[in-house]
Amino acid sequence: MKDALRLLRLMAPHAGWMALAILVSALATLAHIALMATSGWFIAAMALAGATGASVNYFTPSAAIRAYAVVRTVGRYGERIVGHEATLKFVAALRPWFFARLIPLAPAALEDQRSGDLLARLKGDIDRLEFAFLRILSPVIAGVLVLGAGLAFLALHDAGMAVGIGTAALLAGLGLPLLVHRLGANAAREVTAGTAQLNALLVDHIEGRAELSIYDPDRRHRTALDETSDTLIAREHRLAGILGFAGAGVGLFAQLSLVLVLMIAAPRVLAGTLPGADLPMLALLALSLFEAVAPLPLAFQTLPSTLASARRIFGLIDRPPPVEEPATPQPVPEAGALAFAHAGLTYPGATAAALTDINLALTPGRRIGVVGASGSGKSSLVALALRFRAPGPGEVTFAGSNLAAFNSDALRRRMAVLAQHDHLFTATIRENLLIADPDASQGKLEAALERAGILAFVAAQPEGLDTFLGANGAKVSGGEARRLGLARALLKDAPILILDEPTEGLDGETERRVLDGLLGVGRDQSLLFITHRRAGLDAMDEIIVMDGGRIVARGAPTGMAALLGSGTISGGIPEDTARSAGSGQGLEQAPP
Ligand SMILES: Nc1ncnc2c1ncn2[C@@H]1O[C@H](COP(=O)(O)OP(=O)(O)OP(=O)(O)O)[C@@H](O)[C@H]1O
Repeated sequence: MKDALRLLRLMAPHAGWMALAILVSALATLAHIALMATSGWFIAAMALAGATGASVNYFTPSAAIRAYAVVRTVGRYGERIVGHEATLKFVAALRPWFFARLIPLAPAALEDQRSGDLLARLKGDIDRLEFAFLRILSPVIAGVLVLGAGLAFLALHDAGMAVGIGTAALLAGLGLPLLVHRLGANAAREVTAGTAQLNALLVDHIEGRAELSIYDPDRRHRTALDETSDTLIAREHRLAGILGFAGAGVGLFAQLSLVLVLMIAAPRVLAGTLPGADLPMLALLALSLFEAVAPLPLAFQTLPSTLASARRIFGLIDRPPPVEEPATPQPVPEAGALAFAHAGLTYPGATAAALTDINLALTPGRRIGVVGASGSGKSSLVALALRFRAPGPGEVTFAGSNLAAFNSDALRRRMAVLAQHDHLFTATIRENLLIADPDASQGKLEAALERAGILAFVAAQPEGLDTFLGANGAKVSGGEARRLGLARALLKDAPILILDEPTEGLDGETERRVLDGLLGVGRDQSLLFITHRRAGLDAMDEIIVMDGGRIVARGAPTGMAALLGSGTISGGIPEDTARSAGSGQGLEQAPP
């Protein structure tokens, strides 16, 4: 009920169009009923007049029949035009509404969402909400209006007949739909959930096709996919069966109403209390009244799946945002120090802290290298710096102000980042780069590619910068993708540059070239350089060693040589080594 009311509130801005669509729909159905009833009366009246030789005015009824036919045709057309206009306006507003609420949740609050499921919510669930008006609200309200008018007309002729037909209409329009709802509610909800699950499995299946072909020769994943699909088809089959049964039920009640009219009206005609021509009029009126009842079983069948979709959408956007945006954000200074003061971080649901008591200051122009074992918290530092997560306890500041005082998007304008899992878009190299700087000239693009050590590769491609990268960069190697991501980060004019393992996947020689291009230039940016490797650390002003979410050692590169050795720092720094090396040249052991 809460979801239904919320859905109605979302429709409220389009109430004008919706009301018009319902009125036009009711008018078209009333015109149809009037056409049937008048035609029945007219044919019978003419026949009776012919048989008895009585004169009859046929101009008025034949003009009325023409008018009803025109209103019905135009009404049906208008019903679709206005109905779809109302629905499209609703859905067109719904998508940006949903998106605007989804974006602040990304990426942190959406980590547990499978991409296929997210896609299902974005597309299938939103699409299903359009049924809320077209299949549910509009036919129900129009049906009530038409039945009200039709029964009132019948009551003028015969109150008992109106009560009998009203009862039949109630059973067909409410009893049957409730039965349909009862029989099909579970199946309808399962169709909504099953569609999302099938989407998720399909996306997984396509994205993981290489892994599946290696690890799943027995096609277990494919079997699960087929089973989900079969279950979905079975549920839809059941729903179609229930709907067919309901459709037949409405037809049965319509025919019973016809019999009822004959049973009540025929004796009255014989008794002379009802004109003979009124009998077919009332019979056809009663029959066509069920036109307004026919869409109701579908409306009730659609209701649970529409509400399930609404619930899935509301459930997603009602998640608490990972960080609160300030009501009146402070302007973000052009430059300044990015500082962590006693900052900690515990991920929701985690038993242990990912970061504890982090203190560091990335002042303008300063370069800080961060090393540590896998899982020691390096990328979590980036999440705090970018305000994808909020620290707790402690604080992170930029130019002396807590990051919480800034609008997150405005803050991120001051940072260029190569993330650990940097995403290449399914687009050309140029389009991927221009995301960082839409106005970048050819020269600027090439300079960034050169600094990232990938210009020669791009230049060697037949289409150069306009080379298409394939799905998520599938057409380039891991090392090439990394350097393209690095070029994109370098393209952005931001005072802070954060690189999370920029040379991952590169051979020693390429790594050296990339680091020369990266670090061999002036210090117009401060740099947070996260790495597993020794290379590049000599150019840092300070090296921080992390272990278990804490800074266990820190110092100038001279002091790190003994500690880090050379080559890859694969396993991180064992704590006792860090402590014993703490007295080395320039290296201080961090406070526990
Ligand atoms: N979104 C998350 N939810 C819960 N726990 C997380 C999340 N991200 C990271 N962690 C956990 O936090 C800890 C630190 O992870 P983090 O990614 O910061 O390590 P890292 O040093 O960057 O590792 P690597 O070198 O392997 O990239 C790990 O124990 C990890 O499992």
